[in-house]
Amino acid sequence: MRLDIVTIFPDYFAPLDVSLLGKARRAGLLDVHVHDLREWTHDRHRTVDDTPYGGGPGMVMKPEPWGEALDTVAPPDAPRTPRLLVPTPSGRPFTQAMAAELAAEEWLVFACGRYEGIDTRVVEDARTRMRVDEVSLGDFVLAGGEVAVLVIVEAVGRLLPGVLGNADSVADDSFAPGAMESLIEGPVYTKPPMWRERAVPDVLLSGNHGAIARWRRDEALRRTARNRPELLVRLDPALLDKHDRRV
Ligand SMILES: COc1cccc(COC(=O)c2cn[nH]c2)c1
Repeated sequence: MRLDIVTIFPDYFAPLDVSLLGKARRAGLLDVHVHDLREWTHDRHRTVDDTPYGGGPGMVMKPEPWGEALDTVAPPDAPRTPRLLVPTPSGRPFTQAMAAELAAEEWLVFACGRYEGIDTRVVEDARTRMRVDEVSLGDFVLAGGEVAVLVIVEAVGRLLPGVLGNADSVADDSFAPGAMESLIEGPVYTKPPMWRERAVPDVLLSGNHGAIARWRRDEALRRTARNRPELLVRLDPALLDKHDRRV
C-alpha cells in the first residue's frame, strides 16, 4: 500500500519509522511519502493560510497550495487515482470497519488540515477526480490533522497482511467484523496466576475452550453494557447465543 501525506509539519511523521509500521515499511508492505505543503507556495513567506471570508476568529488554509500539492501527489492524468482522507472534527466517524475498508485500498492520500480548516473548495475540487472521505476520530478538536493521520495509519497498517505477527488477534479486536462487531473486548490476564492477592478467573485456567469462549463473550457484553451501552442496540440478536441471554 502506498501512503502520501501532505502536511506543514512533516516531522510529525517520524514515528512512522519505528516499531510495527517501521517494520511494515522495511518489509515493503507500506510505502510512505511525506510532503511539506509549503513546497507548493510561491511567496517569500511560504504562506499557507489567510483570514476567513465572512469574518470570525482564526485562519483558513488557502486553496492554491493544496490544489497544486494534490495535483502533484495525485496527478489528474495518472492511470490510478488514490482515496483522499481528510481528518476533521466535521467528518464522518472513523470506525474499525472503515479501517478494514481502507486496508484493502492500494493508495491513500492524507491531507492534514490546521487552523480552522482547509478552504472547502479544495475538497470539492478533489471530489471531481478522486474519492474523498472527511473522517472524524471523535468529538474533540486537535490543533491539526497530523496526529489523527498517525492514528488512522496505525489502525489501517496493523490490518495489512503480514504486519501483525499473529493474524488471529485482528479477528478478536474490539469492533472487528463478525462476532466482536459492536462489542468491546473484555478483561485479559497473563502470568502469574496470583498477583497482589488477585487471582485469575478459574475458567481461564480450565482448558475448557467452550466455557472460556462463553466467559469472554459474557465479559465483553458486560463491559460493552457498562462503557458503551449505545453499541448494544447495534448488536445482532442472533449473535447472542443462548448463554449470553442471562447477561
Ligand atoms: C481539516 O481541518 C481541520 C481543522 C482543525 C483540526 C483538524 C484536525 O482534525 C481534528 O481535530 C479531528 C479529527 N477528528 N476529530 C478531531 C482538521
